[in-house]
Amino acid sequence: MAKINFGGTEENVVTREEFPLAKAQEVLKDETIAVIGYGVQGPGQALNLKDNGFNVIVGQRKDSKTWDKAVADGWEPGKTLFPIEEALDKGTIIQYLLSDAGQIAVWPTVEKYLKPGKALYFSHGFGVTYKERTGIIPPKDVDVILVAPKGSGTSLRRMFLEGRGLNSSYAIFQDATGKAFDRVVALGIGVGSGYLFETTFQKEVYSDLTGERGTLMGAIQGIFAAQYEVLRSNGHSPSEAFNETVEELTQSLMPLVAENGMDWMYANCSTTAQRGALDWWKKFRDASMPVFKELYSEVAKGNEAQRSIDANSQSDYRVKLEEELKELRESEMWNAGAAVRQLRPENQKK
Ligand SMILES: NC(=O)c1ccc[n+]([C@@H]2O[C@H](COP(=O)([O-])OP(=O)(O)OC[C@H]3O[C@@H](n4cnc5c(N)ncnc54)[C@H](O)[C@@H]3O)[C@@H](O)[C@H]2O)c1
Ligand SMILES: CC(C)(O)[C@@H](O)C(=O)O
Ligand SMILES: [Mg+2]
Ligand SMILES: [Mg+2]
Repeated sequence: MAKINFGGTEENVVTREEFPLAKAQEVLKDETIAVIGYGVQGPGQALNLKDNGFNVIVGQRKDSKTWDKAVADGWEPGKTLFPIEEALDKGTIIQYLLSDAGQIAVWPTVEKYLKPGKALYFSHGFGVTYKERTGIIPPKDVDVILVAPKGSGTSLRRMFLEGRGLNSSYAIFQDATGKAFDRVVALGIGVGSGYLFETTFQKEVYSDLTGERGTLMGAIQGIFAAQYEVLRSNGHSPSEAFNETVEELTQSLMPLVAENGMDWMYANCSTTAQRGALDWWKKFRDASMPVFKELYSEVAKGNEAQRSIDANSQSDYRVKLEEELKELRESEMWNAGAAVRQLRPENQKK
């Protein structure tokens, strides 16, 4: 295992060089990997594993849209695609990739098939960490492991097909067989991770819930909405407000940050912009700090998990979600965004 210095702190990291695909295939050669659930992570992980040469089957509710999606992706009913219980029975490694609320509902079924020596794999620390709320308490004689890709399952698959890799964290909650480390790392490499960094189930879920509510999804939309509104209320046009708030960020500046860091992006902007950004970023940090502190505390207390469980366990969850997404999509800002996207030269009809 490599020790990598991340800004002054040494951490355990597993790279593809030290744990190549051939080694992962050797570790898992006698295993049947049952991917349970075919939503967002399910397809990404299952298809990458299959293309990487592993013995993988999919378990999914029959007569559902996602069953049809699995068939369309090449999984064969009765050969590599099964109803959930059948896949649970066949799998020696159970990749539990139902939605986090779905995992609670189906847990009594999963438990029945966790024979000694099997491995139970998660891509989130949610179920195990919040066990008082989820009831997910694995038996002592199975390995309990985690590989959490740090990005959408859609990106996991796309980056794999481009020959790239999404970073994942890995954790071992329980090593019943003595093989948990090799199993978890082999699976991490198999699903297409660029490299794997070490965590725990609890650290993974606390950081993940904070990140998606914060800078990755919640906070970014909040900051976009605030700036857009201020520009619009001061007489700027929608196209100007959207370009100055979102389009320039995603198309021009963030790719520079991704390539070489924030200082390099700043260095490639005007001295006027540099002066302003260097003066203002700390004000934004200080203004948002109390919100981030509140967010982390809500996550650590389990209140955020409970809110997700309550909302996502409702039978009309998808309908309500679609209404909320529609509201966002149909807001002036994102309508302006749709027009701006269409005007990108690469999106213009030839
Ligand atoms: N979405 C992502 O890109 C992403 C990224 C990292 C980690 N994760 C984690 O991976 C896991 C899977 O997430 P996802 O977003 O792919 O899930 P999802 O919401 O897309 O749902 C996955 C599957 O669960 C099934 N399902 C839901 N409730 C069910 C029930 N009661 N009975 C039977 N099937 C049911 C759905 O049909 C679907 O096929 C979660 O633990 C999530 O936190 C997701
Ligand atoms: C893709 C994310 C936001 O990183 C993941 O954590 C999720 O829950 O979908
Ligand atoms: Mg998440
Ligand atoms: Mg995440």
